[in-house]
Amino acid sequence: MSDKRLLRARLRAARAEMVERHPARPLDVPDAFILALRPGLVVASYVPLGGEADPASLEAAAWAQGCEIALPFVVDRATPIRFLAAEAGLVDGPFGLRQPPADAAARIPDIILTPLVGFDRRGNRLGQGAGHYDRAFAEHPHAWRVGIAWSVQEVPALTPDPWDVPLHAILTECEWITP
Ligand SMILES: Nc1nc2c(c(=O)[nH]1)N(C=O)[C@@H](CNc1ccc(C(=O)N[C@@H](CCC(=O)O)C(=O)O)cc1)CN2
Ligand SMILES: Nc1ncnc2c1ncn2[C@@H]1O[C@H](COP(=O)(O)OP(=O)(O)OP(=O)(O)O)[C@@H](O)[C@H]1O
Repeated sequence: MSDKRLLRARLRAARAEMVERHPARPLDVPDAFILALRPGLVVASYVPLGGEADPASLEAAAWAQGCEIALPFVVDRATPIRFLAAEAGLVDGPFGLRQPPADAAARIPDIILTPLVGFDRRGNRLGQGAGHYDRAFAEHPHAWRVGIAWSVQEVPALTPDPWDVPLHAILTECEWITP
């Protein structure tokens, strides 16, 4: 197994254990996040899977400031994700995900709340390994890239690949990290 695959397995286990010990632990919304919100901005969020940290409190703050919420629409590992308006409701998607229906309106995100498998303090990120967010970051280079994870998902240092685009900020249950 490659180093990255081993690390993903270890971090997913840490994430699952964290959630077993602290079920439904809410994330505090940092002032820096609220200050970035403007009416009409599109905030791409996600529906948490398994033990992922839940971005619901950030979504609610964005909604309260008049932002629009979008969610990733996934076809398979090979196909780039698209962000679709959340208002259309949710249907079952691949990988056990809940997502907007395929005919929901497409949106260009201003802020991308990004689920993480792992991260370091420099903003490097480890995801599911399908390149979905790598490609989304390349397609939307002006979006504000905010990673969301449990603190146990931090590692000392990840070696970025040539295609990696670093995060601007990372939110955990303990801190708001701005590399
Ligand atoms: N909640 C959530 N939504 C998301 C992602 C994510 O990581 N989390 N994505 C991030 O790119 C995209 C979906 N991409 C995915 C790509 C691969 C797998 C995957 O291989 N899942 C494994 C199980 C992983 C686990 O145990 O946690 C599988 O189904 O075998 C999942 C999602 C967009 N939406
Ligand atoms: N901009 C891009 N265009 C096309 N393919 C890309 C791009 N960026 C990354 N990829 C491909 O996607 C895969 C990403 O694998 P990697 O292990 O880096 O994923 P990751 O760090 O877990 O991130 P992600 O959350 O995006 O899956 C690689 O095979 C890479 O070649």
